[in-house]
Amino acid sequence: MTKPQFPQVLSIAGSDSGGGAGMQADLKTMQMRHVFATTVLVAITAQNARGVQRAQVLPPAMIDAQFAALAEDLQIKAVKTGMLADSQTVQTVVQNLQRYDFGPLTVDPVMIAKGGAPLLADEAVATVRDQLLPLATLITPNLPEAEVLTGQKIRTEAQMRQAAEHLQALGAANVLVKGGHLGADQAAVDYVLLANGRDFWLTSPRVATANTHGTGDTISACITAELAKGVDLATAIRVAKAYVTATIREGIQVGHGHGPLNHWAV
Ligand SMILES: Nc1ncnc2c1ncn2[C@@H]1O[C@H](COP(=O)(O)OP(=O)(O)OP(=O)(O)O)[C@@H](O)[C@H]1O
Ligand SMILES: Cc1ncc(COP(=O)(O)O)c(N)n1
Repeated sequence: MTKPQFPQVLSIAGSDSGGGAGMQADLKTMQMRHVFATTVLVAITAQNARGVQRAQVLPPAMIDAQFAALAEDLQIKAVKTGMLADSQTVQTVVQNLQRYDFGPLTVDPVMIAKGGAPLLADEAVATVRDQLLPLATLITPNLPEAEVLTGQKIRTEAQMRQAAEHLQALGAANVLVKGGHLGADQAAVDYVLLANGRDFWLTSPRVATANTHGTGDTISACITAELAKGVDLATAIRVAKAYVTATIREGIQVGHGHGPLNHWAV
């Protein structure tokens, strides 16, 4: 009897010991979306819903070895990046993404945790912008990340559109600017600009909750999972927005502070 097969996907990210964000959020999301998740771990954080206590980056040779192990045996259909820590790590990841064909690349340019801890060194911003961004099928910055990458202030929907155009000019094929950081009185509005010039807005009611740890990881992991199944990008983004909205709306209570999402939500 033939055994069931699932598309294989890859999360390149840091570990969140608290289980809410980072690689753990990616794994939970990918499992829920019925793809087979693999990982390249680049950093370890001691973290909970209250914040990040400590972080340690893995040596480049260990990162290379994880990529080589996957390339030798698996058939990765789509890949995403999350926390990349520093410039050397970004460069190591870029080299490996150029070496192996792992399918469409979603770049979540993670910079600062919800609690305020830096997850990307300042010196690495230019490396992300100049070396990683041009490889991206899709880049998914939140507003502060889009501001850092473009050098533009983003407070309005018109500025979200301008930032997306700027990110495309920097080399990202498609752009999703996430509006989770817009004011508490505003809806959760995201803007999508596709490679073919088409664009659209995704709007959902803002849920009044502190439990939004890992929303960015979850939406980008869900997009990656859908792309691995062969779903077109615009549909993958819509599906992922609906999924992340459900994980926030049907929230659970774990820990204190910025608690994690309900990845079981459908
Ligand atoms: N309170 C909320 N209610 C509903 N949707 C939200 C809320 N907060 C964020 N979102 C949505 O969640 C998704 C992630 O956006 P956000 O801007 O929070 O990303 P992020 O800051 O990268 O997330 P994180 O850093 O927590 O991983 C977007 O679709 C956004 O609109
Ligand atoms: C290892 C790791 N990766 C990513 C995030 C971003 O998630 P958030 O902004 O919700 O804290 C995080 N906190 N930790």
